[in-house]
Amino acid sequence: MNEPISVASTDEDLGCLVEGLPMPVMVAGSQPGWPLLYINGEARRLFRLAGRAEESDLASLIDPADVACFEAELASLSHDRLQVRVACRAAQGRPPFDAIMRKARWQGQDAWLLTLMPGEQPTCGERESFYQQMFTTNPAIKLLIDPATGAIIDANAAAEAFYGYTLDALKRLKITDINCLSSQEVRVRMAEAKACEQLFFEFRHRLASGEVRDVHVYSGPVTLAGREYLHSIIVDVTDEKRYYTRLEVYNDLFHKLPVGVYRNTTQPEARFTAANPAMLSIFEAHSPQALFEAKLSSLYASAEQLEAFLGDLERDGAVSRRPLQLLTLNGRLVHAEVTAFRQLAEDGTVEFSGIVEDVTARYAAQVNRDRLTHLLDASPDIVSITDAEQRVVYLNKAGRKLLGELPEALTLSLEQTHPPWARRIIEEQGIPHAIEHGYWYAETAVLSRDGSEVPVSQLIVSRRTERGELDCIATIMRDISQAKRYQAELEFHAGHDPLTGAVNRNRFLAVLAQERAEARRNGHSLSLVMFDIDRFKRVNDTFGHSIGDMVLSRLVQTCRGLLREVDVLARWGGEEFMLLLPDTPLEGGEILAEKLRRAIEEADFFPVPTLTCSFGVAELAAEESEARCYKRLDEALYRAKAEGRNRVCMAEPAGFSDSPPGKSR
Ligand SMILES: Nc1nc2c(ncn2[C@@H]2O[C@H](COP(=O)(O)OP(=O)(O)OP(=O)(O)O)[C@@H](O)[C@H]2O)c(=O)[nH]1
Repeated sequence: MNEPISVASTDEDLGCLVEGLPMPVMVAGSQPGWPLLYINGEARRLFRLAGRAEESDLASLIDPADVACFEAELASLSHDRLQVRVACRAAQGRPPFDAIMRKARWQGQDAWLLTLMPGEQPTCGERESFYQQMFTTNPAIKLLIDPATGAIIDANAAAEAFYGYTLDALKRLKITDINCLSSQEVRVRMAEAKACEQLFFEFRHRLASGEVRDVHVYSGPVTLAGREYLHSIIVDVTDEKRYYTRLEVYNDLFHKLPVGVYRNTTQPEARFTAANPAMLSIFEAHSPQALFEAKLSSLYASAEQLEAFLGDLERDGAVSRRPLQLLTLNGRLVHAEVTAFRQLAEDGTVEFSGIVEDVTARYAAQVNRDRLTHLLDASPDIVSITDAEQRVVYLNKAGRKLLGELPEALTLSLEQTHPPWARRIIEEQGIPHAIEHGYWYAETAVLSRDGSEVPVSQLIVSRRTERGELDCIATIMRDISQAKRYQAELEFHAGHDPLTGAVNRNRFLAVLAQERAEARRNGHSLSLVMFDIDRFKRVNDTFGHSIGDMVLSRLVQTCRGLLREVDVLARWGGEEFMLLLPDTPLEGGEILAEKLRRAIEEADFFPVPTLTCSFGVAELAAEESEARCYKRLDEALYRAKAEGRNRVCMAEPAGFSDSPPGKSR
């Protein structure tokens, strides 16, 4: 028998060496229970012991099943070295250790020096059949895998049911056929499991049906019939994972929802018991606690609203989007829409859950919109707003008055509102121009309810969103029928003689210039007739000036009845008139002048008994100046007067007279 070895507790270097050894080393006293005198770092880690050895003894660390055997071995010890196999209580699931025990001296007393080595895997038939029994009868899903090839060696009934393969089919598969990871990755995991580096894995396994399930796999090495396999327990966690994923989503939602979500109790008094961050923000609470401490009744701005709200909630059990005015913890007014419903808490008390939407900004916008609508409705202009799809979404009061109510479908189209010509301009020019340049202005027309056209000045303005997309097109239309009437009157007065309604000299000259150009282009002839009332001074002198005026006016009416639409009758001055006859040669002018002369002579100018006129007729030559033609006319008229009045005289042909224009009568 060898002498007991002496552990040099005083030798610091040696102490450090033992302390840091990568195998568990312990010194136990020889008295019953074997109190521990020293344990190194690895042993402390393995047995999960705190630093001080004195607090434990060896017996408490050994599996109770092994203690009796251990005691017997020690009692019958006839030499100083003993090797026993012990299962470590604290390291459950690990294979048993071989404890090599040697007698030793520790600080003057007899002791055992223990070094623990990982034991060999059980190979005895008894344990194997026990394992086999566990494997087949256990309701957990189990696979036995060859770590070298990944081949499925065996599977239990639960595995067959789970994967949807028969046992034979499973045995023809490799684990890489089932695992969604690449074969390479699966091999790495198998190596880790085999080396006990990692025993727990999260995988995705594909079933025979093609469905992929989330699984937790507990895999570790086992030795069966002398060969090492991986024994894997598979737990289907798909539903659990989905549940937790959903839970996470709900939790995330709760925290991130832009509306306040709450729960409140009513006992002993109404207070919030849960609130998300949006709730805290609405009520300006710096912490959930601050909000939970507030009495709910103090958060309502109006006692009547609170009473009505609680009454409805009591009666119906739920209230949906009720507009309420609330107060923040700082007393600020919040316009909110509150949804609440009643629930029974686990302890039987009544609880309420719900949502608070802060609509203060929307409320302010609504107030602004109402003000704007009020203003627009007060405007005499027609204001309409059309969305990007060109549906009319707003029509002010003036518009509704003129065009009728906006149809429910909001599809009041241009076809209904504008006459075809205006619609064409708006569609082809107005809208494209407004969309491109921001606005378009023109005079168009709308159809009134009775179908008549109402002239309008139309401004089309387009608005774009921040992203540059077309948002809407607004149209402002002003009824300009009155202005149009004034304008037409002004234009008439600017070009007509107010007494007789005949055009004035200015307008006559403008029309003459146009007609001459037209005649030149087409090679048509154009004649002028100048005529003058005979002895009109006598009319005035005899019957008075107003009868003279009446005669002038009736004379024009008499002439008009004999003229074509294109002929232009002008009051040249005083009692002198000029007629423009487009597309008329000299002979035609003479015939018309004679017709007029006779008609005037025969017309009734009561109280003036008879009225006659003298006429001069000329054809305006293509290159002749107008002044020269007037002179020829003037001369012809002079001759008519000179020859006794009430007659038609033809002007000398153009080119005969070269003298400048002037009154020759
Ligand atoms: N009532 C009235 N008289 C006018 C108007 N314009 C011109 N007269 C008158 O017309 C008359 C023209 O007279 P005269 O130029 O002498 O010619 P006449 O009396 O018609 O004689 P003859 O032309 O030679 O036949 C004048 O008395 C003018 O005052 C008008 O707007 N109203």
